[in-house]
Amino acid sequence: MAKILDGKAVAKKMREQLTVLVERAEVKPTLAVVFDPNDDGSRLYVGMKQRAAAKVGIQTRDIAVAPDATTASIERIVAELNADESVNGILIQAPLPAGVDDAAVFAMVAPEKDIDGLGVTNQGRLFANETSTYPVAATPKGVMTLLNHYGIDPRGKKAVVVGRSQLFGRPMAALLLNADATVTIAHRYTDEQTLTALLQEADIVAVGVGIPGFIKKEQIKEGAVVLDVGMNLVDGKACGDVEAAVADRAGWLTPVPGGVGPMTIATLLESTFEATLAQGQE
Ligand SMILES: Nc1nc2c(c(=O)[nH]1)N[C@@H](CN(C=O)c1ccc(C(=O)N[C@@H](CCC(=O)O)C(=O)O)cc1)CN2
Repeated sequence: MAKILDGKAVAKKMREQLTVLVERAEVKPTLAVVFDPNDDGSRLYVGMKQRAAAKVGIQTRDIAVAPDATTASIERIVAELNADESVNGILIQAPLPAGVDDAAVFAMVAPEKDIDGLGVTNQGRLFANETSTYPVAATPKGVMTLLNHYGIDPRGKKAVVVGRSQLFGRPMAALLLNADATVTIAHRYTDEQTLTALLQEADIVAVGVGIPGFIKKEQIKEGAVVLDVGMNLVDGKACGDVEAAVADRAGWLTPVPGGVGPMTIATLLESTFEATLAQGQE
């Protein structure tokens, strides 16, 4: 039976440590969150982020965009937040309303306030494996913190990342590569036979495709580390992209809920604090 990578517990520890650091800091961080209030998931996650931020002493400013918002109108909001000295971090909650180019909006965020690391400057730093501190997307960064917490070193391991989004797949692959894993990215155009062959060889599998039960037990190597980044609702219950039976074969597994999700939020808060400190040193 797989051992559990307990994101809920590790995230709690991170938030406790952060509370002490924020209390001692001269500047209290302020995080602006731009989101679509008509998206049920975004409302839920923004609320979770807001409550978690308040508990560690980070102020949030929620900016709900209009249902008829366009890429240009949201870019104007971002430009104002970039210029606002009282804002330390800007988070663009995905997805934005239909028709808006999320990537163009991510790219507008000033690199020093881009706490989700989704703009091209910070993504470029990640892919160049720059050694300085810069923000990285919260979900994959949280996954790396979790692996590190449990002493799982990706060096020399075969890793397969399933999904190639800016929020998860691309930065996850870059982080694993930077940690010396041999990384393959699979995506919607990878045929099933190829995917299965890749997964059956993988020591580490990270999946975030938004399809419940997408990864099957038969596809997983005995003892593999399985990182389930999926967040789906089935009959009102949260579940991931990995079928339950994978727990019988994997060595380590992130549960859903209680795995990667809480790490995403704790990491976002950590990145907001780090960005605030870095701004003080400019
Ligand atoms: N700009 C961003 N947009 C989005 C991100 C992101 O990291 N940055 N990620 C996702 C959603 N997300 C955060 O925004 C997120 C999803 C889920 C959780 C979480 O803690 N889930 C709980 C279960 C919740 C439930 O029971 O319904 C868990 O896994 O334990 C946190 C954050 C999309 N957009």
